Parts: sequence; C-alpha cells; structure tokens
Amino acid sequence: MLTVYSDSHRLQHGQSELIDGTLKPCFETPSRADMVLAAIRERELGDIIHPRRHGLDPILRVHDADYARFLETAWQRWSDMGRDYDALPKMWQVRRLREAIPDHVEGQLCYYSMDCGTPITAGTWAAATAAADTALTGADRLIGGERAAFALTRPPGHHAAFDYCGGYCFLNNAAIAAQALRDHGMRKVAVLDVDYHHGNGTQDIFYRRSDVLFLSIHGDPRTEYPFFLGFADEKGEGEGLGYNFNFPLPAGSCVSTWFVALDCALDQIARFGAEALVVSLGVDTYRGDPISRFQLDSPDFVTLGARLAGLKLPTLFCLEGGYAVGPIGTNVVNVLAGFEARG
Ligand SMILES: NCCCCCC(=O)NO
Ligand SMILES: [Zn+2]
Repeated sequence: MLTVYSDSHRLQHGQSELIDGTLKPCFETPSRADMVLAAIRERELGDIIHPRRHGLDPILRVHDADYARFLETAWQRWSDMGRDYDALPKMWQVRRLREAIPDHVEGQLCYYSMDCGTPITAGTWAAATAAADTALTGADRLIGGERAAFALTRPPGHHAAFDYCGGYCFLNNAAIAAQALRDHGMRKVAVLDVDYHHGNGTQDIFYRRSDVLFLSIHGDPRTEYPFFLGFADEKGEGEGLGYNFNFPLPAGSCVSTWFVALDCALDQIARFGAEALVVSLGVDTYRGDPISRFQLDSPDFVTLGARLAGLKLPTLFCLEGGYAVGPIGTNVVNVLAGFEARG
C-alpha cells in the first residue's frame, strides 16, 4: 500500500495542552508520525511519496474562508504581541453570549476553537496545510485507480469543523479528501471514523448532505471527549437526514462489542452504495492508550483492516489519534497490512 508522508508535520510541535485540569506536555507529538513511518518501512508496506501541493481551494471546499485566514495569520498576530509561546484561548463563546467575531487575535482564538488542547504555533499553518496536501495526494491516487492509500497525516483532522479547531486538529484532512473524491466524479463517498473520539468536525461538515455518508464508532460523549456531539440520535439534517450514523459505546467496552458496532457501520456503508471509503484511522482505541478507554489489542487492528477490505472499495486511510507512542506504528500498520492481506 502506498503511503503519503510529509516531514512538514514536524512544524506542529505544541509545548503544552490543558487536559484534566492541568497544563501537560502535548500528547500529539511529532514522535507519533516518526514511529508510524518507521513501522511502514520496517514492514515494507509499500512506496512512500511526498504530497503534491494543492493550494487553498480544496481546503475551502469544506472550511470557512475566514477561519482559514485566522489559522494562517494567528501566529504572526500573536507573536506581534510579544508572545513567543503557544497560542491558546482563554474562554469560549457559550450560551447567550454574543456570536460576534472579535477583531483581536485573542478573541478570534476563542471564537475559532472548541478547546484548550490545540496550541497554535509558528509552524501550525504550514503543518496543517501539508497534512491536507497529504490526504489530497492520497485521494489523487484513488482517483487515478489505486485501490488504497495511507495518508500519514499529522496534525490530525477529524475534530476540525467548518469553522473551528480543536482536539489537536486544524484542517479536516479526511473531509477535505472526501470532498476531493466527490469533486473528481465519485458520486457517493463514505467517511468511517474509527478513532476513540467522535469525529465532530467531519459530522459538522457533512451533516446536511446525502452524498457523503458519515459514520463514527467512539467513546460515549456522555462521559468522553468531545462531550457535546456524537450521540446516536444525530442522524443528519435536511437533505442529510439518514446519512449520519453514530455508534457511541461506553468507556471500557469490550473488543467484541466494538466489532459488532463496526459490522453495523460496514453494513450501512454497503447499503449506501459508496463508491469510495475514507477511513479516519485513529488507533487510540488501543487498550494502552493514555487518554482513551477502549480495549483493542494490536492483533485486533489486523482484524479491523481485513473487515474494511471486505467492502471492496477504493479506500483512503487518514491518520487521526493514537497516543501510546511505542505501539502506534505496529497498530497502524496492522490495520493497513490486514487490509492488504484480505485482498
Ligand atoms: N485534549 C482532550 C482530548 C483530545 C482528543 C484528541 C483525539 O485523540 N481525538 O481523536
Ligand atoms: Zn482520538
């Protein structure tokens, strides 16, 4: 399987995030991508190519232009204030506060974000656009007839919505790729999110559409991040009603429960008649993940890959979460190898 990879991911290296009430070193580190790349090479999964630049247009097919401009300019405006440390918001526009877009960068940080764990740094824009190009280059290969590709995307993307960042995500790589597949003639595209956390950003982007089916298996938002989206009764709106499926599972759910949910999701994708599949591949479902609470073990990721291959669809994998850095390479490549072995 082809891998698309850019060393520009290294430009996103936040120092700290506010999690569980304290500032901690970021879990979303460059070493995650290093470990995955090493495993790709060690297991001889296939060729590794650099992404082609695609510019802003494909990004603006799913993201708000003002939000993109904020991401592009935030660091310069923040550092012009004499601040040489990561940019993080200090409050959010919650119920009954004005939904006004502030002029100042500090206020825009609050308006265009959903949490305090997604630091904007000097290299954030470059890293995020390189990740989008990585996903788009993978999509190009599917459009060109390849059966599958792996976009080693960092920073991840599935929490990034039309006009806000969060969960370590700035641009929604999987959504950008799904839209590109649609723009290049694939009539129906499914996005399956198997990360531990609900893909609120991807849901937000496609919620009112029937040409892109979104499905997510994740920790129950009643107790798990992102808390405020990912419930089973969210089925889409308007044209999109019936084209959104959430499978929230209680924290601590066993592996067999997880695979029952997967089979339900795969069945919906087959019923939809998808012509291509984009997988938001988070491996924080791993039993040893430091911030998540499912039980998958490394061999289960081989099974996951094989189940996905059973759909017989052109498939693009986009890396999302996974913070057990030691085994992340094994777990990611197990999915990809399991997919390939199924044929
Ligand atoms: N800082 C709070 C937890 C962010 C979750 C990030 C993630 O793995 N999303 O898939
Ligand atoms: Zn996650």
